[in-house]
Amino acid sequence: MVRSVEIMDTTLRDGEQTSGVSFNAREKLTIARLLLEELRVSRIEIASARVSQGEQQAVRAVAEWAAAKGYADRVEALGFIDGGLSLDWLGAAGCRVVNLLAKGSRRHCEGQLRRTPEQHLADVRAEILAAVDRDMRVNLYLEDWSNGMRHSPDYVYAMLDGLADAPVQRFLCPDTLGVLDPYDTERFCRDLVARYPHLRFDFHAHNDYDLAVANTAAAVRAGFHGVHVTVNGLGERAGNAPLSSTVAVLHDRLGCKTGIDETKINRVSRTVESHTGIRIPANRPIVGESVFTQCAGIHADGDNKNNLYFNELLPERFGRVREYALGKTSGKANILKNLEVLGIDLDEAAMRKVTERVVELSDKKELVTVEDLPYIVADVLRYDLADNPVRILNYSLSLAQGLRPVATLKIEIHDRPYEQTSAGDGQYDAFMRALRQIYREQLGREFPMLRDYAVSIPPGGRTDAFVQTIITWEMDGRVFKTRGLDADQTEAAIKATIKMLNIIEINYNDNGC
Ligand SMILES: CC(=O)SCCNC(=O)CCNC(=O)[C@H](O)C(C)(C)COP(=O)(O)OP(=O)(O)OC[C@H]1O[C@@H](n2cnc3c(N)ncnc32)[C@H](O)[C@@H]1OP(=O)(O)O
Repeated sequence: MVRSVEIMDTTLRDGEQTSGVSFNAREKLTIARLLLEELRVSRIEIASARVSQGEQQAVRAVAEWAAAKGYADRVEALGFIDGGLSLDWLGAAGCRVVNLLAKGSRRHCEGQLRRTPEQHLADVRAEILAAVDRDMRVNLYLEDWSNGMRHSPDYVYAMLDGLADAPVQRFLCPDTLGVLDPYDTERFCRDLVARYPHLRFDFHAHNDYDLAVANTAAAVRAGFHGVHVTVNGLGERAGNAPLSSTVAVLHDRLGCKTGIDETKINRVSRTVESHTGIRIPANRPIVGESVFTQCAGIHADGDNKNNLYFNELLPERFGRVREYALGKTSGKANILKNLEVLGIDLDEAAMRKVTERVVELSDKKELVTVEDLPYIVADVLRYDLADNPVRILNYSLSLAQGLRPVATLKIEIHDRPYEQTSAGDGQYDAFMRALRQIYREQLGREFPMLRDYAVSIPPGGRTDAFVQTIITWEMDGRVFKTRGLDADQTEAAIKATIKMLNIIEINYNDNGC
């Protein structure tokens, strides 16, 4: 029988303990909705009690929404053993489930709370009963549980013995300092499952040794019922177990069921990335920008021959597509894959020349994007670049102290001229506003959304160095990048933009799309 594992997402509580991250009420509500309704995680933890008035309003907004939708029992918040203060705070915010933070190691109990284990046990029992009196459900964290199991297991057993008959739904076992490895995790978890077969346990990993996903899998293997994750691995210090790879490991390696809709993972990761401003590393499994990009020519060739370089992590599972990078390790198979996407057909001699040029360019450390390829083909085969359907005839950009920048622009699309003037928040913004007006108002056509704008200069800090601007665009669900290189930053951005205009003209409009 397939085992079900509960996924509890704590992006809005532990994730908010990432340095520099703070969600407002609207962001908490958006993320809560995405987690429960799109990803379909089992439960979410949305805040710690007593943090601030703003936080209480955010908890209230999420709790009211959850109650209206029938999700109240799946929305949890952390509370302290503080004689009812946290319970009052959470109750006033409409929260129905409290995750009480008890101590899971003797050193935390005696060193931080300055209570004996017996006193703490009595405090915790009283807090649980006070929560139940307020009609709240209780889960119980055993903070620093991993060190408790390492250095004071008798303390942990005494706590569990003393609470085994208490109205606690789940015991939440955190590796608070991220000190476990998968072997110890599995050993400690098996121990608890064997001693307390009637209790339900969750595992809460921290990623200090980059072992959070491996430890989480070990806890499930040992028989734990639930695990805690965060979107993009946010969380205190090095973070928690990332939802994306934890779910993939549970599905693929342990054959578990989680109820998560994998196709939504990438979208939710990107939304959280934009609300936190914390970039997802390009090589983060499942959601990183380049993890479904084959670079090596031999791999691309193997994909053509029975998908020899695929594993179970197919990009389509996660709402993504496989790509083939262009660089000095590309062979003709990579180039062919990209030309196929662009609908360009070359004979063998032309293919060889184009491959040589891509390798030559990337040898000089130039980034070659898929969208550069038509230009490289045109250049190598000496096509007339003036054949580009969109050309800039003239533009002027103004910048004056105390006045909004203004751009006047004249472009030609399929030999017809268009002109527009617009003000903006910067020169490039003014340029883009003018361009958007031409496309939307004069041509009545869609214009791509600018998803990302990255500027880099070679190391050395010279102000006259070449600037590289890479802009990421999105149109009709397709994401693509263009690159511009110039000594002037705005000119580099304009060059990247003109490339984009030609790509959409050739790929969308010439094909009648
Ligand atoms: C599992 C985890 O990640 S734990 C993280 C939990 N979340 C947070 O800490 C964020 C929210 N916390 C806060 O806003 C504040 O810390 C508050 C409001 C709870 C308390 O604030 P303050 O009174 O200023 O205390 P401070 O922040 O210095 O915390 C230390 C106090 O908490 C006490 N404490 C530590 N753990 C617990 C616990 N589980 N239950 C109750 N009190 C606790 C300490 O003993 C100390 O009390 P003392 O000052 O009487 O010695």
